[in-house]
Amino acid sequence: MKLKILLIDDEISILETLEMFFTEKGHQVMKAETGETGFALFRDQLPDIVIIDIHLPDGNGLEILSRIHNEGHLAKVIMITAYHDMATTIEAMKSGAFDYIHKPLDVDLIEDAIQRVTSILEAEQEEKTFGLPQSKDFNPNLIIGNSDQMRKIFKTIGLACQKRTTVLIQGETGTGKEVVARAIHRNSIAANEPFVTLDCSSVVTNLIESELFGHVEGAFTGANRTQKGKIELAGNGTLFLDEIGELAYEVQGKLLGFLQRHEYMRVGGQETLKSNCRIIAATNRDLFNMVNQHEFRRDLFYRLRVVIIQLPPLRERLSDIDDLVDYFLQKINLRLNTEVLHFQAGVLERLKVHQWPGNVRELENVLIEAVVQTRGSVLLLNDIDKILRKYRQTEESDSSIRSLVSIEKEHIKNTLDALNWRRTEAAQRLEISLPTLRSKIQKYNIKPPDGCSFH
Ligand SMILES: Nc1ncnc2c1ncn2[C@@H]1O[C@H](COP(=O)(O)OP(=O)(O)OP(=O)(O)O)[C@@H](O)[C@H]1O
Repeated sequence: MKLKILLIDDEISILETLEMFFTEKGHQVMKAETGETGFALFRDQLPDIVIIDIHLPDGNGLEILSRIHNEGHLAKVIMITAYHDMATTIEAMKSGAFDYIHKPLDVDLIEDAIQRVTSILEAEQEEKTFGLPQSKDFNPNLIIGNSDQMRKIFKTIGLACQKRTTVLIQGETGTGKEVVARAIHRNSIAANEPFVTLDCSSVVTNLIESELFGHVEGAFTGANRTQKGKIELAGNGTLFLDEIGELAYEVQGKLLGFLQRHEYMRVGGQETLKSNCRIIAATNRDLFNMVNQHEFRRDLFYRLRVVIIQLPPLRERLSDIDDLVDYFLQKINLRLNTEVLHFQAGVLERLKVHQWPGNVRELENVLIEAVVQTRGSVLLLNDIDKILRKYRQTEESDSSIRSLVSIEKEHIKNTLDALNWRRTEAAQRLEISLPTLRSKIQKYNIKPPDGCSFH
């Protein structure tokens, strides 16, 4: 693609080197040695790219940058400078510079920047626009999806909204469990009542009961005053229990008691309180499997799953990616005050071959990063590729990191197997007490090898 490039710099050697470089590549080059002559040339010629030195004999290049922007022409401006100070770089990028390159000029960096501009201009000419609706039409509460799986889920949500039954939402991380829970609440008769969330994995075991039911003054060390629990705060609304699979076994029984009678007591309290809140629980673990492993109470599981919503991973509904990209770009443009309205050919195809272990949340994050990086109005394939590569590398290194719990479980099992399940000897070798070993065997559900029974 042949570009019109305007160079504004008072260093003649730079002007000549860049002119030669660009002319060889077939671009049309104009030169100016001062800000004023450069700006006049800009108005006259409307170039695609303007390269400006920050320090000009008649003023600051940043001023020319802002005057060019005020003209409303979408030229891409690349600032160059001999000064490596952070403040000017930030100022230039904030003022809308497309790129900022230091002297002595590295031809590869210039080439890279020009390549980016070319990709953007080509994509803009292809007119692959989204036809984004006006921002005022954007609805942040939508659940996006047009696949068969999502359509079925919309129906279930519709049914769940009409009754105040307990709902269990299952799905991998980032599949939209909280989005669904909020949608059920918003469309129910309790829409104007509170929606309260409690992440069961973020609270230590001995505090979770107090988080749920509240506590009275003096109930435990540090309980200086009576405090309401989430059940009480939810009132007649909804309590969303995220990561319910992490709820301590003892507290599971108390939650079941509440679900059966809608009554509870604060920790350390004597008074029986009532709450009419509806429970929506979510988990990314296989609760049924946990029940079989005695890690989750069977009675609570059945009580929770009156309505069950299984959210599919994004890799199983790749056809939804088009709508999700469209939706997220509107959301991101509003939030970041950007105007990314186009994408380069091949971007959607690339997004549809990624495995998305972080599901919809990962897609949103990839798009935010791509929007920030593009600095134009087009999502570039090259940027998407780089970001996806980075995500894949992180995922690979993540999967090689194991939790202490899994290492402990494996080590206890190996020791027991090696000693033919002689527990007393195993406890001695592991340097723990026999009761501790027993409780760990039970906690991790460690079993002798198939076909063996040791007592
Ligand atoms: N179908 C969807 N439509 C629009 N946005 C979605 C959809 N699914 C997920 N999101 C967005 O993806 C992000 C993650 O969603 P959410 O927090 O509901 O996932 P989650 O399954 O609860 O995750 P976790 O298990 O990690 O808590 C949020 O920013 C949410 O707005």
